[in-house]
Amino acid sequence: MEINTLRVESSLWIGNKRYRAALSGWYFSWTELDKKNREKKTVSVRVAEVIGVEDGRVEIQPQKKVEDTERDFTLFYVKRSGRGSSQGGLWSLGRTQFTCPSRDLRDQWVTQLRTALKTHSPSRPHRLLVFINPFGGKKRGKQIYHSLVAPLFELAGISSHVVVTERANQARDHILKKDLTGFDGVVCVGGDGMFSELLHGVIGRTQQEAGLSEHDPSGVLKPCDLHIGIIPAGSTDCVCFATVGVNDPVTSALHIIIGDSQPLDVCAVHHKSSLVRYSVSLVGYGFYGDVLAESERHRWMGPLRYDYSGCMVYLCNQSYQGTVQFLPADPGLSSPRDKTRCLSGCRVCSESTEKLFPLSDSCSLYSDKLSQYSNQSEGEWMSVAGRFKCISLTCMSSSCPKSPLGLSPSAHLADGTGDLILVRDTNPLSFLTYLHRHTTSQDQFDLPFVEVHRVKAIKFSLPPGEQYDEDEDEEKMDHNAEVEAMEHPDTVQGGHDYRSSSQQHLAGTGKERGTPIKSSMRDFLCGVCCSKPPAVSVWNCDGEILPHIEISCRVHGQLVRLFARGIEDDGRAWGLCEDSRNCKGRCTPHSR
Ligand SMILES: CCCCCCCCCCCCC/C=C/[C@@H](O)[C@H](COP(=O)(O)O)NC(=O)CCCCC
Ligand SMILES: Nc1ncnc2c1ncn2[C@@H]1O[C@H](COP(=O)(O)OP(=O)(O)O)[C@@H](O)[C@H]1O
Ligand SMILES: [Ca+2]
Repeated sequence: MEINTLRVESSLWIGNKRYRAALSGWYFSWTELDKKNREKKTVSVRVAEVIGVEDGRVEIQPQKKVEDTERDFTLFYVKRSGRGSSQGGLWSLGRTQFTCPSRDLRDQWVTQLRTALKTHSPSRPHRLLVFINPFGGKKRGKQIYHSLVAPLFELAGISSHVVVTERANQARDHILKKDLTGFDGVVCVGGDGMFSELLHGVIGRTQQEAGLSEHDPSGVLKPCDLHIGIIPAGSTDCVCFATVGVNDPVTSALHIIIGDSQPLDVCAVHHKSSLVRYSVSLVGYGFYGDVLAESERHRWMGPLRYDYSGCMVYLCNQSYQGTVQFLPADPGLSSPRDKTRCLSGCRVCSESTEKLFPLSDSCSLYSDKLSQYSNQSEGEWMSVAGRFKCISLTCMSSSCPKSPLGLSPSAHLADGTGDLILVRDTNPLSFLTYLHRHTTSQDQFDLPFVEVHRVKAIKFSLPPGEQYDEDEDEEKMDHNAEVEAMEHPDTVQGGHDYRSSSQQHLAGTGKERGTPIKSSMRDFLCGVCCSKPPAVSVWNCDGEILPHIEISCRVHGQLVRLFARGIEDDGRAWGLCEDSRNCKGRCTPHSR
């Protein structure tokens, strides 16, 4: 073996072929020493993407098998397996077994590779707190974790403490109250609702420790250090899909292992002077609120509940009055219609980091942000009033398997802004065109009844004269809840309370909302057959029904960090097929 400070090199065998292997700088690579390999084809693996180096011949799937042959070592690494297919962004575990000329040389390679790993990958997690929701999505959370994820964590030397949740909000409460010393991150195995629990726990804990109140709508929040990982096992998996590019448990586990770090904007939703919830993907009124409200009653359908409820709500053809005020973001930086995509290493997000945290280093980060907020004037609020099919605010693209480019394809993960999408009342066919465009790469904003604004904050109010007495409504809904419980005892299944966690959170406070405002199919269909459709919808906040209608929202730039890196650009970021001339941009990555 030739070793100098810059390069380690020797001959090695893979099977019966001889290779020249070299560890140099950030890469470990091997080239076949064969006359036929004239192009000198080399396989290169980034040291930062090495998952583990093991003595002997090792397999971990389907079961762990170790053959401790003394001249062999096995390298495990990230392999981009979705390249050139519809699954760009998909990672799998690459494995190559090397044979060295001697045991001594094998030991030297293993030592050198492990040392390089420590040097080039210093921010990997060592200890993780994992929460599994056994009832999320298709109820496969436990199986997904134990068969696909745990073996990878073990291989990478990560120790994990696993909690299988027994109730909604258990993960949030654990993070808020228990000792988290020694954990480098928290991980959820579940859907967007489960992610939301971790989000609330991590933000709440950070503010508690900093002595900050979360209730001041214009207050500054401290960015959170504890990273969040998502192993997708839910129904929509939007946060995972929009930050990784796919909803695949192995891909997400690999991002966690290598310690990827993706900052994320968070929207704080307030009612008067109290925090209601945080959101990263969707704060939606009208269509998306109604779909969620209806879907909660059909949880037994699993992920299909959204398709069923989507159809029912579409057929009801509702629209709602209201006034939306918004604080526009700086138009010079980016626009929701600029046809760019926020990809891994995004320039707009990096420039925003400098703006959000000038002179950023970990010590000055928060105090700089404080001074930035107090020095800047807010800008001018704008107002739009009318009747809307839906009002959506999203801090990210909100792409998901149903909509591969998302609610707002050019939104950024970490630019400190959100996109406000206003869809005015229109005829059912035009609204269907709008919805359908979410499943293709056609521009859903290029429609006369749709407008989109990049914003820092919004406020929603009901029309003057039609002010809604929320307290009175709460009483009505409590009554509905009782009726609902009698009509549909199946909403609470097998001893597990499937009410949305915000409803459960309010349990015992006298503010429970057992059912959404429109509590039955009878009410839903009244929009079609009755003359008096319901006056108000509900807000869908990342899959939770909010207990208020008049709310204000403010985007907190880069408030949390995920074990992710954004979507890697493999030339398919717009979901266009190689055959774009014939497909006319209609196909989506998932339909090919
Ligand atoms: C004619 C075809 C119409 C297709 C329309 C597709 C539009 C899809 C946009 C989806 C945006 C998703 C934003 C994310 C929301 C999630 O937080 C939330 C909770 O997810 P989970 O915890 O996994 O259950 N999901 C939803 O609110 C579902 C919205 C589905 C709307 C059809
Ligand atoms: N053990 C449990 N029993 C009932 N609800 C739970 C449990 N653990 C978590 N939850 C709640 O279930 C809701 C949905 O979970 P999630 O994992 O997002 O699945 P899905 O994507 O199918 O909605 C979340 O809001 C979460 O608070
Ligand atoms: Ca954003």
